[in-house]
Amino acid sequence: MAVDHAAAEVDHLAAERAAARFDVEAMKIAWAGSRHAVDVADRMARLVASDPVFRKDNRTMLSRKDLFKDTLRKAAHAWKRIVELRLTEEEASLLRQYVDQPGYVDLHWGMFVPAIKGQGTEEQQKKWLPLAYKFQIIGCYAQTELGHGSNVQGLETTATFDPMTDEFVIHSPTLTSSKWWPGGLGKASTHAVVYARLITEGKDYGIHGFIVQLRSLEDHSPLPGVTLGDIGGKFGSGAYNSMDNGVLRFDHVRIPRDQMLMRLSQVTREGKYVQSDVPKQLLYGTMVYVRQSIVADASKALSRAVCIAVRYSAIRKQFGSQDGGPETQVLNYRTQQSRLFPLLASAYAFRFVGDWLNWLYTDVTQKLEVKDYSTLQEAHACTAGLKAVTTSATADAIEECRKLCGGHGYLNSSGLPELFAVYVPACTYEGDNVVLLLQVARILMKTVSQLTSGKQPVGTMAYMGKVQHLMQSKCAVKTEAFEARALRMAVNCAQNIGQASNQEEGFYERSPDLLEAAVAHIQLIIVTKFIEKVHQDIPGHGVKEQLQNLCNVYALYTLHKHLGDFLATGSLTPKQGALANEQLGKLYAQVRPNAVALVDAFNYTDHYLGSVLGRYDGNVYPALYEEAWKDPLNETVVPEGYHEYLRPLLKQQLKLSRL
Ligand SMILES: CC/C=C\C/C=C\C/C=C\C/C=C\C/C=C\C/C=C/C(=O)SCCNC(=O)CCNC(=O)[C@H](O)C(C)(C)COP(=O)(O)OP(=O)(O)OC[C@H]1O[C@@H](n2cnc3c(N)ncnc32)[C@H](O)[C@@H]1OP(=O)(O)O
Ligand SMILES: Cc1cc2nc3c(=O)[nH]c(=O)nc-3n(C[C@H](O)[C@H](O)[C@H](O)COP(=O)(O)OP(=O)(O)OC[C@H]3O[C@@H](n4cnc5c(N)ncnc54)[C@H](O)[C@@H]3O)c2cc1C
Repeated sequence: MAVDHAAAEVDHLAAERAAARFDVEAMKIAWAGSRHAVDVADRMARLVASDPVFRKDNRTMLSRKDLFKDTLRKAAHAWKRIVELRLTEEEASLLRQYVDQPGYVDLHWGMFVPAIKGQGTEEQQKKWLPLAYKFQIIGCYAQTELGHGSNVQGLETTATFDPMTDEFVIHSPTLTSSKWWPGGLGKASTHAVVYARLITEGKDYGIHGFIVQLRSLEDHSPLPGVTLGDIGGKFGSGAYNSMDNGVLRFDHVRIPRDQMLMRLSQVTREGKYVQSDVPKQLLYGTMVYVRQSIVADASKALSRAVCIAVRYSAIRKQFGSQDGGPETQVLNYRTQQSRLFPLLASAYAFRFVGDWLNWLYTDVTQKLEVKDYSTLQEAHACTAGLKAVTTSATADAIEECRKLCGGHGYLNSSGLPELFAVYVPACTYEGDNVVLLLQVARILMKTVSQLTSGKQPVGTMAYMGKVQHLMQSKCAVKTEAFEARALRMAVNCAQNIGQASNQEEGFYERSPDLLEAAVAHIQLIIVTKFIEKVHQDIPGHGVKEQLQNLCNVYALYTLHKHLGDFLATGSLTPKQGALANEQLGKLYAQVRPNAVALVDAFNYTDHYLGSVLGRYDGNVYPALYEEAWKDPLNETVVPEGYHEYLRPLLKQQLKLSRL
């Protein structure tokens, strides 16, 4: 008798959900942060999912031009809905997230507006922000150039003050000074915050931000002296190709003096340069803001991939039956669990550390308002380091989820190839991850060097103050092992650098070790913030227990993966390392019955997941089968090109065989 496998698969997810040992609704609240956050996200996700304009299942089949036009259409429609429904800022931002298609609006709201808010004077904010808020202008963030991205101080574009006309002259002196990469620049933006070297009274004062109009507000044509366009197709089908990353050159373009962003420094009518009494690093403030939001974004991307892989692993069966009985769900294989459950735990870990980072960012911003700059370094180290560690781990994890879904994971309809292609540049944009980790390492070295002078480290570096204890102790407690590992790696680096002929040379020579020390420090922060979270009062049947399990999985998996560091620094003994691995296996067994419910708690709609493998109803096989027929290649039974290339070939072979 034929078995209806499709019906059986659907039942599987229902059975998984019934077996869960905790209250999923309460876990949704723990994940989202509050009942309100669950409700508003749910409302916005459903609003998007139910609107045919926001359809995205055909995205990978569109040409670049059609995809870009589709992005413009979606952005305009989203804005229309935001205005019609009078959505709040929170609702509007969620709506954009669920539209889930990179486009100029991301940079307009994500970087152009924050740059003006952070670096513009009150007067400048009054003038420009209302225009941006109503989309009367569209802005982007034009910093990176063809020749320099990481080294911001190496940018070449010039902004030379002309006291005769009270204007700045913006110019691209070389090919390598062409702005290159800014999202939204290629085709959509009318304005940009342009970063350029400020030159006045014959002196170069380094990089500053300027608001520059690029295109006519009448017909969108480039203004005189402005050359601009798109930089070309990018990795993956669909994916980030919806974004018009652009190229821009200036030929002596004049802007009024008051379009220099003047909160941090000013140029007077006479051309005198005046530095405000604020640290010049605030110029990098927009990047700090975006880096913290990228950390929150990491947990979203990772949880989407994990949701797809967990649900599909509960549906997919291979082997395990000798006599025609049911085969084993691949989720039951220990290897599948040991690859997948650490990623599930990481999604939760990144979510909570992202929340904490958002708190830190808000706190630092409030302090800056009252001219307290004491936490600026902490904000830089945490945003740079967490951005680097979470994006690298997430990109790797999405690819691992694709492999965990076997062959079907390679299909566009699984959603995973596009998710990876959209996500992977996060390891590069807003600061290459290696460059950012080296920033963390510099701060670690500075902190170690200050220990001898008795200066007590604060914030996330405070553990380094326990240097006497941590350098000697045998670590029984989990966090202590993480602290000892991070501190000992940093101290080793500092000692090695100290032996070099000069500090810079030593830093350069030891940079691979410094990277690892920075990663150890950041992993300590992630583990610590997860532990702090599970120590909070978390309501809901079984919710705290599940989070405790996931926290242990994250910590022990990280420990297992980096066991070499823990052993080499003497922070753990080989026996402790082996015990940790034993413990990990037991934890996976506890996660197993709860896995499907733990991904349900992300509360993603099928539209947002965009995956036939991750469907909530588990009806994977009919959906996969149906999806295949939608491919444009299946529009005709006999393919285009048959008469030109296949038929002559086949006829020729037929003739030859008759000879
Ligand atoms: C589909 C979208 C998906 C996800 C996005 C989700 C949410 C985001 C929301 C909106 C955004 C929308 C879309 C995002 C997608 C793409 C956008 C991408 C945009 C970009 O990429 S913009 C360009 C980014 N560029 C960089 O990040 C460049 C990296 N380089 C640098 O930051 C600096 O050059 C570097 C490496 C820090 C070096 O700086 P510098 O040359 O000045 O020298 P030092 O190293 O000596 O530093 C001097 C001193 O300053 C301190 N410091 C450095 N940086 C900072 C900082 N940011 N804040 C505070 N302090 C800083 C440093 O520690 C030194 O201190 P010291 O003197 O030692 O005390
Ligand atoms: C999708 C996407 C969107 C972007 N959007 C924008 C945007 O909107 N606006 C904008 O201004 N920019 C944007 N960028 C540019 C982005 O910020 C830069 O690409 C990024 O900062 C990295 O700089 P780079 O390209 O110069 O890399 P490079 O610095 O050239 O990196 C090349 C290699 O050199 C290594 N390296 C560099 N310096 C060091 C060092 N000191 N020590 C050790 N190794 C080093 C790196 O690790 C890397 O392996 C975007 C980029 C991408 C990919």
